[in-house]
Amino acid sequence: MRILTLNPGSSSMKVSLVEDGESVHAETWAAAEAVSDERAVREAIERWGRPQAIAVRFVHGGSRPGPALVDSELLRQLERLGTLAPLHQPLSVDIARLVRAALPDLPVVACFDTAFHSGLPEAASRYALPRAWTAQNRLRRYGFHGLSCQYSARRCAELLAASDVQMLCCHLGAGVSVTAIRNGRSVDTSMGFTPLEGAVMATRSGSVDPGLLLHVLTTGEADVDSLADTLYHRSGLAGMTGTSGDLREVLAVRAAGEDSAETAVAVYLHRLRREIGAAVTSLDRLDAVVFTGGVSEHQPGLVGELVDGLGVLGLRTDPARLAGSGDRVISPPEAPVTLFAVTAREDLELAREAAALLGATAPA
Ligand SMILES: Nc1ncnc2c1ncn2[C@@H]1O[C@H](COP(=O)(O)OP(=O)(O)O)[C@@H](O)[C@H]1O
Ligand SMILES: CC(=O)OP(=O)(O)O
Ligand SMILES: [Mg+2]
Repeated sequence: MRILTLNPGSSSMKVSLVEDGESVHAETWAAAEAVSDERAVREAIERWGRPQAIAVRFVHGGSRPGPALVDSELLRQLERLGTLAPLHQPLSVDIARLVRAALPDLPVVACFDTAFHSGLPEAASRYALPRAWTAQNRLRRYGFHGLSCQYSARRCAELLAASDVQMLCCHLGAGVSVTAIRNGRSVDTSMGFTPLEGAVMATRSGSVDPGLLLHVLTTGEADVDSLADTLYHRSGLAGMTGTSGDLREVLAVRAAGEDSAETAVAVYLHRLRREIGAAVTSLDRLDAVVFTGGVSEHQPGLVGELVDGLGVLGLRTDPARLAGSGDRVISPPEAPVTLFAVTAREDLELAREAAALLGATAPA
C-alpha cells in the first residue's frame, strides 16, 4: 500500500511516502504554516505520485488506544485538545482538514502519540490530585512521542534479536522525553498531561515546581496566557540562552565560550539524566537504552556527554561506535547495558498503523 505520512513536529514537518513498509521518498521542511504545508504536500504528490491513503501524526488523541479514520467530527474532537499541545495539535488539525479538502477521495488516518502510552500502570499515570479531579481519568499522564517509542522498541528487539526487552527510549528532538518500556509496552514516561512535562526542551521548560508557577501568577509577573506562551515558546534552551533553542546553535554558542550556553547545556543534561534515572525504576532490569530523534541522530558528541554522567547505571559509550552512522550499537561490547542510536522512523509507524486500520476497515 502507498501511504503518504505527515508528521508535524514542533520544529519541522516530516513528509514521507511509504510503500509496503519502506520509505521511497522523504523530505523534512522547517516548521511552517499549515497553508504552505498543504501546498508543499500537493507538490510532493505531483512529484511522487498519488498515494492510496494519508496518515497524519497527532500528538494528542485523548484516551484513544489506536488510530482512527478522520472525519469532520473526529477533527472537531481533536481540535478541542489543542490547548493541551499548542505547538502540535492545531497544525495537525489544520493539515488534516486541508488535505481532506484538497484530496476528498483519499482516506486520511489519524495516528496518536498518546496511544502507545494508553496502558500505563495507574501508579505512573495518576497525579496526586483530589479524587474529584481524577475520577473521570482525564486529568492524568498521557505521554507523547509514542510513535517514535513504538518504532524504537520494535527496532531494539530486532537489533538484539530478543523478545521481552526491558529498555528506555530517549527521544531527543525539539521535544524531549524518556520512556520505560517492558516487552513493547510503555510503563512510565516523562511527558504528562501535556508535552510540557519532564526534560528540558528546545523552547519548552519541562517540569517546573507548580509552586513557582502559582507564585508568578499570584504576584502578577505573568497571567495565564503569557505564562503559557513563556513555558511553550520562550523557555528551555531558547529561554536560557536567547538562541532559537536549536542545539546546533546552542552548541556553537557554547563552543564560542558563552556562559549562558554552558549553563543551559549543563541544565539540559542534568535534567535528562534525572529523567533517565527515574524511568529505570519502572523496570526489573535494564537491557538497552535507545537514543533517537534529531539530536541523537546529529549530535552524537552530546549523547556521549550525557552518557558520561550515567556510569552509575552501567551506561557507557564507545567513541568509535558513537562516531558511526545509521542504526547502531554505541556502547562497548563489554558494557552491561547495550546502547543504540536509532533514526526516528515515525513515518514507518504511521504507515503501519494506517495500513492496519484500512485493511481492517476495508469492505470485504
Ligand atoms: N544537523 C542537524 N540537522 C537537524 N537537526 C539537528 C541537527 N543537529 C542537531 N539537530 C537537533 O535536532 C532537533 C530537531 O529534532 P527533530 O527530532 O527533527 O525535531 P522535531 O521535534 O521537530 O520532530 C533540532 O532542534 C536540533 O536541536
Ligand atoms: C511531542 C513532541 O514534543 O514532539 P516533537 O519532538 O516532534 O516536537
Ligand atoms: Mg519529532
